[in-house]
This record gives sequence, C-alpha cells and structure tokens, in this order.
Amino acid sequence: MIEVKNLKKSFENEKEEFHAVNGVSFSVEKGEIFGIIGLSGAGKSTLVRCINRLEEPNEGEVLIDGVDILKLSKEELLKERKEIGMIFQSFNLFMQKTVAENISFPLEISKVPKTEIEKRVDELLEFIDLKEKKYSYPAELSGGQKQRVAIARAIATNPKVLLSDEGTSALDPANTESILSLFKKIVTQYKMTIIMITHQMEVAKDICDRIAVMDSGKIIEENTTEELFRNPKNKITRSFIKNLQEDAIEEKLIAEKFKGSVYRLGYGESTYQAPILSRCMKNYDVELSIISGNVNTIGQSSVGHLNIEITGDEAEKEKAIDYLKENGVTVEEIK
Ligand SMILES: Nc1ncnc2c1ncn2[C@@H]1O[C@H](COP(=O)(O)OP(=O)(O)OP(=O)(O)O)[C@@H](O)[C@H]1O
Repeated sequence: MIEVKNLKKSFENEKEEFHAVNGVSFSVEKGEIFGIIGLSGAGKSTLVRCINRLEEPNEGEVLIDGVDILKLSKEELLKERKEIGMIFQSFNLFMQKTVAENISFPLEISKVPKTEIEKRVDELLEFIDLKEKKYSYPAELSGGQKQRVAIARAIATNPKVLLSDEGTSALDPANTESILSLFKKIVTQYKMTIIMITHQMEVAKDICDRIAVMDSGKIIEENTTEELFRNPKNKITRSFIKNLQEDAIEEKLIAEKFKGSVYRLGYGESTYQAPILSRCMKNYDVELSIISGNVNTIGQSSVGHLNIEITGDEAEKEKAIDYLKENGVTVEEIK
C-alpha cells in the first residue's frame, strides 16, 4: 500500500516561493491503478517525482508498505528505489545500449548474478512481446516498442509500484491501447500498483480504478472512475469529462451526416507540418473533405487528429490510405 500524506514541494522563483505541490494526500491499495489527471502546470510531474525523490519534497510523508521514503538516507534510498519503477513520456532509454542491455541495467546495479539477469531479461522480453528485438537499439524501434522496453526496464527488479509520467502521451491511439493493456497485465500478473499521471481523460477512464484531479498543486477531487464520471463535483473535473463526451457526440454526428468513408487521421511532430493531404489528393483520384480536427502541444511536440471523409473509387481510396500510412499518419476507419 502507498500512502502520501500532506506532501509539499515549492520552488524559489525570482521573488517568491512557488508551491508546485501544496499539501497532497492520497493512498493507493496494492494492485490498484490510480490516475492523477490535471492540466499543464497543475503539479502532476512534480508530485510523482517526489514519490521516488527524483525531486526532494519540503514536507510530508510517502509510505510504501509502511516505509517512509522521505526519511531514508541516500544509501537506504538507493536500495528502496528498487521498489519504485518509473516510465516517462520520452521513454529515456539508453540509446547506445541494446534492448537487452537496457533491461539488464537495473539488475546489474542491484548486483543480480549474470545467469539470473539473462533469465529475467528473456522473461521480460516475452512479457512485453518483443523477443525478436533483443539485440536491436532503441533507434530501430517504434515509439510504442520503445515504451514497452522502458516498462520492462522499470519492472525488471519487480518493484512494488510503477510510476508513469505521461507514459502514453507521445503515442498514437493503437500504441496507447497496447501500453494500457500492458499496464493491466502488470497489475494482474505481477500484482504491482500503478500510479499514472496524464492530462487525457480518455486514457485514465479505461484503466484507472480511481482518479484524482489535480489543480494548482492540490487534489481538488478524488473518486472511483465510475463515480467521478457519474457525479463530477468540480468545474475542472466536469470540463475533462465534457471534452470526452463531445468527442463521442462528434463521432456519432459524423456517422449520421457523411455519405462517404470517414477516417480519423492521427499525426505527430514529424507529420503535422508536411503537406501530406494535398499530395495525397494530387497523386490519387480521391476527394478529401475535412470534417474536424485539432492539434495539441505535449511538451516539446505537437500531436493531433483530423476527421476526414474520403470519396472516390475503392482502389484509389485504398492507395490513398496506404500513402497516408506510409507517411507516418495513423488511419482509423470511423465509418
Ligand atoms: N525545477 C523547477 N523550478 C521552478 N519551477 C518549477 C520546477 N519544476 C516545476 N516547476 C513549476 O511547478 C509547476 C508544476 O509543474 P509540473 O511539471 O509538476 O506540472 P504538470 O502538471 O506535470 O504539468 P505538465 O503536464 O505541463 O508537465 C509549474 O508551474 C512549473 O513551472
């Protein structure tokens, strides 16, 4: 069980003290997936980094099965960190190491015997379904595959808790889905506890047992996912849920209104500035109508989606879709 009590972390800005985490308390049971959702700047990353002391809190307690992480000496903390795995939005893999070497790293630090390391690495590769990439380098992997390796590395020492700091935010919907399934597998197979922070309600809603909403360094609402959706009390919570419902309404309207095939295109940093759609229309005998779309800035990168209707001959449509996919756009058929 993890208990966070009255956690505080402030930063000295030019003139005054800024309270990034301002008296946060919550507890998470073993085997639970606990989501912390909030807008940019709410203090989510700082909070989660205080849990494993990547950031030193000013005040409070972080108890993992009764052990207060904040009271540990540097040496004791190094040992206890084995109990806390963490993954990041940007994967943070060692680029000069192979997949197997990345996963071995925490085991080597923990002085696990070589033969045991080899066995554990193979077991983890099987678990994340990436056996064939054992000797590949991170640069040779897709974003989703990189995050699976980062997860294997984070859980290699069989920690009690896995912290995810926007672990799916850089991924397209299909890869997000596969990472969320992996989270579920970690909880059922290894009985770990997961604390995940996200700014996306659609990510939290399908997987979290309970969700806490954070704003200005405080938890402003906390409930089981079902209850939070049924009866959101705070304005910010309601706006997270409303956006989600608007997406669902939009998709229903699209299905009713448009005669042709409708697709949802997902694009990221490498694709959103390129004139892929206009080239697609030039190269193939199809018409593309934009229905709706958006761009979100996540950290340094921009990701977004476009809903489009494609009309034209079936064979041409297929070629156009292949062209989009070849150019790094994810294509999901809505109707
Ligand atoms: N090292 C630091 N020094 C000064 N201020 C900081 C530091 N780290 C974070 N902050 C501030 O604390 C606040 C909370 O930041 P934090 O990264 O925890 O928010 P967040 O909810 O994770 O947002 P995002 O999703 O954009 O990362 C922000 O206003 C940020 O500018």
